[in-house]
Amino acid sequence: MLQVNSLQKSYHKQKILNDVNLIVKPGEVVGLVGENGAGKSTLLEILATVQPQSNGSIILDDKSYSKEIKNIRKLIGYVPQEISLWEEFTVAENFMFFEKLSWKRRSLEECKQLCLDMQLNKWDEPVESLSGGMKRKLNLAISLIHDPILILLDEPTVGIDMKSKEEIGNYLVNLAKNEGKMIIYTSHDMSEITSFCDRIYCLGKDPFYADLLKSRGIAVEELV
Ligand SMILES: Nc1ncnc2c1ncn2[C@@H]1O[C@H](COP(=O)(O)OP(=O)(O)OP(=O)(O)O)[C@@H](O)[C@H]1O
Repeated sequence: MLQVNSLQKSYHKQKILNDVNLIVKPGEVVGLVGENGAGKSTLLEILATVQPQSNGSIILDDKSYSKEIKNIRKLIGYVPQEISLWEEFTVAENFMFFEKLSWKRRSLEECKQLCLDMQLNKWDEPVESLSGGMKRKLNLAISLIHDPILILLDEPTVGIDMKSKEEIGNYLVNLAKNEGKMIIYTSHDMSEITSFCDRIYCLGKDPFYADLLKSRGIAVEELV
């Protein structure tokens, strides 16, 4: 389980996250929505240990972020908004590189299967020849090499066509339901968020997203 208690984050004197309380249980897919600048990426970066919170506590699988950061990192798969791949190398070479950095050993066959699970059949193609959507799928597949229990995805489906969005959404739901993964992802696509997420959290001061979801009869929890 992931437990976020009274989390605060300020950049210089600007308060971005005020008092965030969040619980995610194994098997849950949780959506994070909110206006541009609401703090969605900041929250994911803190959960991914890329940057520290200003205040508050985070506990993952009974381990405290403040005490066991090395062990915590082994449990997290994080895909930031920016695609980070070796463009001039093939999909296979990218997997070989990232597998070497991974906490867990995976055979090439297993890596290839991760790609196929994502409907990405470009094993021997250079990454620079892939479309933007295919690169996003590859980034996501690479983040799963070490079999994380918490998967954090920052707008993973931007630029992805509708069919691929559906495939990725179903894949994530299956990962959560069949393997007990906890998944948190941000998106500005309301139909995607409402179809794939068990729960939706709304960040930021602008009530637009929360009101929109409530007007469609969708339960939403507000974070500040
Ligand atoms: N390193 C930083 N230093 C100072 N301010 C920052 C930094 N990173 C983000 N911010 C500010 O924090 C606020 C939240 O940014 P963040 O990227 O978390 O929002 P977001 O909800 O993910 O937005 P978007 O939907 O546009 O991706 C913004 O006002 C942003 O300018």
